Amino acid sequence: MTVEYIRYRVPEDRHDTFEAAYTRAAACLRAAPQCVDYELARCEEEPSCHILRITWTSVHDHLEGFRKSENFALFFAEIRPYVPYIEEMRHYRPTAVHGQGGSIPTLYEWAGGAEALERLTERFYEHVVTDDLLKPLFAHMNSDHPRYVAMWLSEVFGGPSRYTDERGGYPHMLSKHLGRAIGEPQRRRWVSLLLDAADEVGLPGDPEFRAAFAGYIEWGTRLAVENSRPGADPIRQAPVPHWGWGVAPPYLP
Ligand code: HEM
Repeated sequence: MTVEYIRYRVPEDRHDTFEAAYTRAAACLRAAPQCVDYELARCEEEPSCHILRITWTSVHDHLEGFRKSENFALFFAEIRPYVPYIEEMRHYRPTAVHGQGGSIPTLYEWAGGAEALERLTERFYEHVVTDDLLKPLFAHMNSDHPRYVAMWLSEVFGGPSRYTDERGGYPHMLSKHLGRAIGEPQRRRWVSLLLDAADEVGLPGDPEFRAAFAGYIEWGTRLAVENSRPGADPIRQAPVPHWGWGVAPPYLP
């Protein structure tokens, strides 16, 4: 991935036509398989300055793919009059320094924090151990298991990294599923009991939270089935995944 920054200084009387040209040219970026995303921003302090940020799949894909494509010809036809106003046009490699600020609560905070997730897993495993399909799998479960799964969920949903720091992180979680041969009916039951438990312990019921929560559970359980297949050889080292709100951000009045 590479990020191209193009800095413009456009004369006052050409701003409207400049932004209109980019509004049309953007259709070519949306159509380009080499383009990840883009954004044109105008400077608050010095309104004659604009910065266009385009994330490309790679420098090579940009220069050898997009630049040689029909999309580029159409794109360039729109923005050609503004090329003399370019002050910088370069590719930048993203570093490890990136993230989200605190303006949007994490799923962990929205759910009610560690306590709420512990209530959830406690109730869930009370059902699991009496369930005809699931109880054989959990026959030798440690009494701390619900707490460990709550720690995992907390970390996934943006809470403290306790599962990584205290419990062996992703490799440990994975090792617990390897070779278990979890079947689709068991996965379905696991999902259904967890969603029931979410209602029973009063996790937030708003559509946005529940969509994100159920999305993770669906993803995670399908991975658990894959990884538990006899003979499966999944990647052993990976960070604990971080799950966010997805396309429906929290409703904040
Ligand atoms: C989103 C889906 C899932 C998550 C987040 C999850 C999470 C975990 C975690 C964190 C552990 C290890 C706990 C520890 O540190 O000891 C674990 C163990 C285990 N999981 Fe899952 N799991 C998921 C899906 C499933 C499914 C679908 C099944 C079976 C139907 C399953 C069966 C088991 C079993 C049998 C263990 C070992 C329990 C023991 O220690 O005896 N998991 N799971």
